[in-house]
Amino acid sequence: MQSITTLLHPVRWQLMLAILASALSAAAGIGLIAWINRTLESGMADTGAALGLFGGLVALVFASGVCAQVLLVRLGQGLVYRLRLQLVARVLGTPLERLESLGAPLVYNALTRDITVVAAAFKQLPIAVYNGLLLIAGMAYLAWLDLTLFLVTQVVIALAIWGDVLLGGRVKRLMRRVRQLDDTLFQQFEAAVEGRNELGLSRPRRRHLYLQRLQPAAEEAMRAATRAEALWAVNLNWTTALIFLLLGAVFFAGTALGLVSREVLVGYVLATMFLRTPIATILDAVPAVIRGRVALGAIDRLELGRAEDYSGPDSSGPLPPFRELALEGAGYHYPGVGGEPGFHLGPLDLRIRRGELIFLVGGNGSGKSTLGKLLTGLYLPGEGSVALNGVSLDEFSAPDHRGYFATIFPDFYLFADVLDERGRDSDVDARVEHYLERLALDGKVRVQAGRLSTTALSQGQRKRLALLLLYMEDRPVLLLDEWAADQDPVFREVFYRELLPELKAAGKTVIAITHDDRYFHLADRVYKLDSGKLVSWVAGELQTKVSHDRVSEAR
Ligand SMILES: Nc1ncnc2c1ncn2[C@@H]1O[C@H](COP(=O)(O)OP(=O)(O)OP(=O)(O)O)[C@@H](O)[C@H]1O
Repeated sequence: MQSITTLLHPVRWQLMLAILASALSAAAGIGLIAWINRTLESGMADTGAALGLFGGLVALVFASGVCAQVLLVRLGQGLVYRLRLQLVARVLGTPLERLESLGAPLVYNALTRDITVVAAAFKQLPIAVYNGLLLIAGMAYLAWLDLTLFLVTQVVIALAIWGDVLLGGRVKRLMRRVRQLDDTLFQQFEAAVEGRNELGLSRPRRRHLYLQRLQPAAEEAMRAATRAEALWAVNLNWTTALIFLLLGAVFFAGTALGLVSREVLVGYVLATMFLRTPIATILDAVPAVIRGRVALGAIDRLELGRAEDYSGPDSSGPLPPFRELALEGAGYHYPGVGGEPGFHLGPLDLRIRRGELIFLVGGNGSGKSTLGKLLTGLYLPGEGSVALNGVSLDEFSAPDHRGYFATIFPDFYLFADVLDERGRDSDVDARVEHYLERLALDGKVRVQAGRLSTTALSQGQRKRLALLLLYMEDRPVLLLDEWAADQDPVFREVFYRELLPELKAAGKTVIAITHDDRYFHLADRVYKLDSGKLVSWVAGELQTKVSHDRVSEAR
């Protein structure tokens, strides 16, 4: 994540203007106090002029204060807005591997809680700038009143800062712990929502989630947060006590010892009382700023990708027609967890040409989906090469490579918006209606202005809608990962015997990951995976299967 200074760089001139207005307001406020003090001492010679000066200063305090605050609030909110969009853009630009290893709860935590915390810290910025300037102006006035007393004040300030630093470090450590526990809590929140069916049926599981997983983390977070806030409250009161000690010392030096004149004494007391508010306000803002820095650090540790710029037109022009996808010694490795070696796919050699219907088969966990992600460029090869039309897949060629594919993985997300990537003046709604009918979803789902009326359907129907979106994307290579697994036998037949041949006839290359051995013979080629290796092109097995099916059909 960018540091705060980098974030502030584009708005530095507005910030300067806001600081200038704050300085003016602070100077006018201190000027008012100085004027009251002077008038108390030397009386009012010309009441009209005095009232004019007083009214003018009040008007200046008001106008410059409002101006500074409005400018700073706009600045703060603008920063939050940019930060928010930038973070989402960075999530969108993060490689799939990274997002998978982070897991959804950590990303949600950053997108929701961390952003809010950083926003809250930024909202302190105007307050801190305004009160900081007020404090500087007040200090200047105190120095002007009496240099010796001012030096004593500096000693008191040094003591206060010592307290801040000492406690601030501990508060930060505690807040870091609260932030870590937040990730644990978000994981449990995900379990509470996503596991609703299992939890709904099982009180022991609900109890376990609540008592063993949620409560301990929530309790520790509460303890750490309370400790942090309490420590800071001690600090706030320590500062207040120091201010009163300072006032007492000045008062004693002025009245009992006669070391300070009455004018200086009154001025000092007035100015110090006046400065109590900005001091307290700044100190109040510190925990929010610490939390903001902890949140920025947590966002940093996610190691998200770079944000893509979406403001301009989509520059990627039409891609050359798909000819061939070739794997040579290609492999991919998942890092191991807890000393276990991770799963290794490859090395694999295979070639897929335009218009082919390819089936990828193999047992559970044999690496079919991983191969699907490698073929489509969602994963980059860790060894060997994956080349599309002769262009090797790497982080630079990946966007174009991915542009050839449309996929439905088992954990697909169903978008309600239909994107017609043809970009022609085709009538999106009419095309959607056509496919809805083809997929036997007419009467169930409607489309209006490119948006589906509902996505709340059965799993099999949702998969058909995902297929509709894939048709609309009109990409040359389609990867369907166990698409038919949720379909009824009738529609499964339609899929293998009608939809796949239609796609092939339309010049599409289709890679289907499947366990439906009844239909293996319909593919141009079948590749079988076992423990991450291509074990055979299952021609022999196919022949046996086809003859077996024919015998069954004949009976
Ligand atoms: N995100 C991941 N992080 C780490 N390891 C993973 C991840 N996804 C899969 N694996 C590992 O890779 C192996 C292959 O998984 P993959 O999903 O490719 O299998 P598959 O052949 O598609 O299985 P299935 O038929 O059950 O869908 C798994 O055994 C698992 O150990």
